[in-house]
Amino acid sequence: MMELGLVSKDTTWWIFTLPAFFGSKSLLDGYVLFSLCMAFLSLALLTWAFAVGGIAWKNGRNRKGSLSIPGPRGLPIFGSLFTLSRGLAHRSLAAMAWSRSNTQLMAFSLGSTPVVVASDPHTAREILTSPYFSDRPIKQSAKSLMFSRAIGFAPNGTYWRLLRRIASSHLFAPKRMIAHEAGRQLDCTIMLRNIANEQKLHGFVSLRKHLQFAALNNIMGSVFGKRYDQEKDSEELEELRDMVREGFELLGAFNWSDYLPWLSYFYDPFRINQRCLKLVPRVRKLVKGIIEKHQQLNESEKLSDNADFVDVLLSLDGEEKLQEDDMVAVLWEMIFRGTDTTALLTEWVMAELVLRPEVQSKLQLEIDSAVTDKSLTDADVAKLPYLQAVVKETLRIHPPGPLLSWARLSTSDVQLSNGMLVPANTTAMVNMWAITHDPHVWDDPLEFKPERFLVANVDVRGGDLRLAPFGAGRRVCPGKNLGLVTVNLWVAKLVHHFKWVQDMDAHPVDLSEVLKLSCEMKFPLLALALERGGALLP
Ligand code: HEM
Repeated sequence: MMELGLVSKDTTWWIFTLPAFFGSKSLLDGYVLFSLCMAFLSLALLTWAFAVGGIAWKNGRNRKGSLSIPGPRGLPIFGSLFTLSRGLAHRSLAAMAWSRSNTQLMAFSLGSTPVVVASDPHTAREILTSPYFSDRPIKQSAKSLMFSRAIGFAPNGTYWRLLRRIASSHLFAPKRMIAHEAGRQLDCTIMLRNIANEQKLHGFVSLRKHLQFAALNNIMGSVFGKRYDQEKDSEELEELRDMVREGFELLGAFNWSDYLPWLSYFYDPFRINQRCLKLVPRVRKLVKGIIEKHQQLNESEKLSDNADFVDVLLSLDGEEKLQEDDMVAVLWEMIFRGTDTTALLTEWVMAELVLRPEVQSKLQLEIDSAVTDKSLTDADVAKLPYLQAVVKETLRIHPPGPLLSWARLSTSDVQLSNGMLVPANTTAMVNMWAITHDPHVWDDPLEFKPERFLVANVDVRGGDLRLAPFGAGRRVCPGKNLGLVTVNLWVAKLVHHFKWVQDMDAHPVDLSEVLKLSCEMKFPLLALALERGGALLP
């Protein structure tokens, strides 16, 4: 497998050479050591002072094209690590790019890692669709959690192309998405009942836990063909939730050693390595157990359209056949990607609707007139333009991955049309949040106005870089259709069955963000869910 440059460099040599200096009798130890340190420090300062973009851009790395890539120096050694390691990185980067007019491309350093960030649609397209940006830099935690064998982090090559082919022609094939609709409906029905019960019991609803449970069950159903009952399966469910939570924390944690490899020898505040080592056997045991059960049950059966992902992977033959450990990685990744994104996007939509009763009423009117006596289906939902517009406007204001979640890595020098050249081995980010909030790209970017999408038909699936919350190009999100179909159906049903009202005194809606693996509401949405007369619960 190809090694990615970020953490693999040999940085151990100095550990072995330093003791030689300390032990030396022939040198005037203290003086020589002090001079060496001073020389090293001066060199570092000089390199930093002349490197636009910071220390990782030394030796004119940013000046290889006819136009050089501008950017902040940050601090010596650390570059811009302190700015990005806390708070809302997408907002800090947008402020930096806007204040310096560096929206096309800005260079900066994360420790010894050279990074560029694009904050305009044109450069973003060039980066995301370039074949030389089809790799990803891999974090230590992702590597330890086996994700380098899953779709999201596998390096661009035969194996990754095979996984993408399996994803598009088997896992996310349109016939399979249609066949899994019954499961989406079932999870939603259970969610609506639980919401109604909570409203009766407490007088208000905390929506997040319902969405998270529905999303987890929905993805477990599609991937493993297994759905949980909150009461009967509470123990197993808690174990699964705990593993997912731990995985999210490990993948989402900002690990300084990813950018300063030498730090890993003495600084690991999150105990990332130890925790990964503990989690992997638990994941393997769970997933392998499920694979074995499928093997016992399905040996002679023909694969049906509503087969789950395990059945699909087990049915593959010839060059498509995956090793068992690779299957574990692919299946586990689906759980990670598929659960939080759909739940948190639905929560953002509902928060905007609670804050805007007029938008909610307009949506209810659209749904009521399209559906009379039957339950809403995916096909009905696809014909509701205002609903699509509301979801798109939420994706614009609150993209779940404001920096598109995972960065890209250049595999050779890439010449951009504006004259800038991004050297090989550079990490590239796209600040989708900056693009969707840029007044040069969107009129009134801070206003929540779904109507803008009724006049302009914007493709959010990667075709229009003014709004590409699922990325674009070869590594575009393979689950985008599943994500959109799920969120659209759930929002339609939540709004059809309940009137959502803000509890101004006790639980005012707060749209503050927190950036973890994805960007979610800092304070979970609490609102009144009043059952609507015409729409009886299923
Ligand atoms: C609202 C829902 C979702 C959003 C906003 C979203 C967003 C994204 C983004 C921004 C990327 C990176 C794309 C790029 O680099 O160009 C991505 C990659 C990916 N997503 Fe999604 N996603 C969603 C739902 C899902 C679902 C439901 C699944 C699967 C069950 C999924 C599986 C993946 C995988 C496997 C990748 C890695 C693709 C690769 O590197 O080749 N996503 N997603």
